Amino acid sequence: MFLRAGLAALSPLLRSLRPSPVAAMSTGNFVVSQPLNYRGGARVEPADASGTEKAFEPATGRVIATFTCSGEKEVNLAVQNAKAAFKIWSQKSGMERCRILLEAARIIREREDEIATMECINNGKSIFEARLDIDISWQCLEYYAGLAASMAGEHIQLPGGSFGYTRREPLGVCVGIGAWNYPFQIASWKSAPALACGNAMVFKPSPFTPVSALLLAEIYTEAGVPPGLFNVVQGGAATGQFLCQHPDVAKVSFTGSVPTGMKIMEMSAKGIKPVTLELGGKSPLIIFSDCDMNNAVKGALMANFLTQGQVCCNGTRVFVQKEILDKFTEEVVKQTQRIKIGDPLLEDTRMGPLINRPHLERVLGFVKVAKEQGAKVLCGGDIYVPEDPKLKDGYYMRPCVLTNCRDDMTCVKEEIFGPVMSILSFDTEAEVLERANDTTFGLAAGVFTRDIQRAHRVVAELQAGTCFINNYNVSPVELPFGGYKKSGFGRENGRVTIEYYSQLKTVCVEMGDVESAF
Ligand SMILES: NC(=O)c1ccc[n+]([C@@H]2O[C@H](COP(=O)([O-])OP(=O)(O)OC[C@H]3O[C@@H](n4cnc5c(N)ncnc54)[C@H](O)[C@@H]3O)[C@@H](O)[C@H]2O)c1
Ligand SMILES: O=CCc1c[nH]cn1
Repeated sequence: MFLRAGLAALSPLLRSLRPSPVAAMSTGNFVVSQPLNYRGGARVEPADASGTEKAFEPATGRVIATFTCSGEKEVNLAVQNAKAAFKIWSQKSGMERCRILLEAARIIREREDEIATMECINNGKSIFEARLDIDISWQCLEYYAGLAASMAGEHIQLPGGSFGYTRREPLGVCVGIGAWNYPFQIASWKSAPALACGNAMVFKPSPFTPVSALLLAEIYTEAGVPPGLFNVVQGGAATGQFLCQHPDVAKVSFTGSVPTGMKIMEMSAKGIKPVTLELGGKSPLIIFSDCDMNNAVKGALMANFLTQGQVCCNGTRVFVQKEILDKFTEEVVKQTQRIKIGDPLLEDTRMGPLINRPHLERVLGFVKVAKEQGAKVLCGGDIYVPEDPKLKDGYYMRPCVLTNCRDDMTCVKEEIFGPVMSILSFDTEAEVLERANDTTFGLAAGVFTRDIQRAHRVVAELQAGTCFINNYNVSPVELPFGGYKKSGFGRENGRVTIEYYSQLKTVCVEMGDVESAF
């Protein structure tokens, strides 16, 4: 204990003597040279394979890693390592877990630039946004570190001096399966509450973004978790299935699309495993004519264009009250056209490339269909080629604003997952509520109005798990996040997530004699 504290105190000095990893990383020159699986507290090559994958740098279209997808044997090894670490970790007190998670949060904070740079290179989001993602990640670890120490059961008095009590116990080995849009943050949102509750985790990132989860794994080890507590296996659907079907896995927490979520739920049902499903959305943003126009316009951009529009909770159906439709639309278009697109590692870039070529083509396809169905493109919706020659093979498009939209159009009904905002007009509160709720999704919703009664009345009627009043897409870790309807169930962040990573044991204590029926 003393030795660890001593080394921790020295570590800023030791780190300052290492060459800065960030200085060496820039767009067009990063390649992954180390193994991308993490097991037993170290990077390892997988013991077997279920195919190979390539990871790209979206800014340039370059391959940055070719890696082996883990087969059944490797998945089993990761789960067995997690089981062994669980035995040690689950015996620690909440305060002991708290200290280690706080140390991990501190290291993330200290290495923020390096992690954000890596995220930016592998995902394509701007460095400005990537830093915010990493901020939210260490805050998440701090938050659950704080809760670790205060997790407790209840004491219940029973007749005759007898009593009962409850114990909040961990589940065991939890699996996390992530999407590609927030790689480091998703790994943090899943692992922080899982570890705080005393569980171990095997995490599988999206094969498009395999890189940054390894940094989290190394940081947990450096902070002092037992080897094997947080493991990373790489791969796609096959690897994910081995994880979900593994008999020693106690819980699956999934972030991704609705179709994959359905498969995860089916597999988990066979093993009676609890699941958390964070799925897609097609969220409404309602702008009333009495709004603060400046804020509403900023809110609409926040609701549509972060991470190149590849955000699950985006408010892509923007309902604007008729009286302000023209003024609002004009201002939104003006500000959308000002968004600086380009090299995501440049400080002033606010929109980088989309995740890959097929996804870019899919998003452009949605714009094409929207036009065919009668929507009008007010700006963007086409490929963007940056001037810098090294970016010419990147996956850039200009952010798009559509008007003349109707509720039955494909662009209004389906999740596009790209920088495409559909503007719709409405007359009355009752009408817009009915239209806003007319979707099978229910992840998020937003309302802009100065009328405080209307704001609360409207959010009470919206069928969505996360609602914003006079802002959009802010995600403080203290607040639970998750969906209604086909957008999933269970929650991430907030106190309630403890319930999704723990189970309650009831202990009944007799203080008298047994009153037997026999
Ligand atoms: N609600 C949220 O918090 C949230 C956050 C981010 C993204 N998303 C959603 O994620 C989607 C985009 O992400 P995506 O394209 O990576 O989703 P996806 O469903 O294609 O993949 C998600 C993950 O599931 C894995 N996977 C795929 N098939 C599997 C199978 N049969 N068994 C087990 N694992 C399998 C993938 O390899 C990946 O790691 C969008 O719909 C978006 O809205 C939701
Ligand atoms: O993409 C959806 C929201 C989110 C951000 N981090 C994890 N989920």
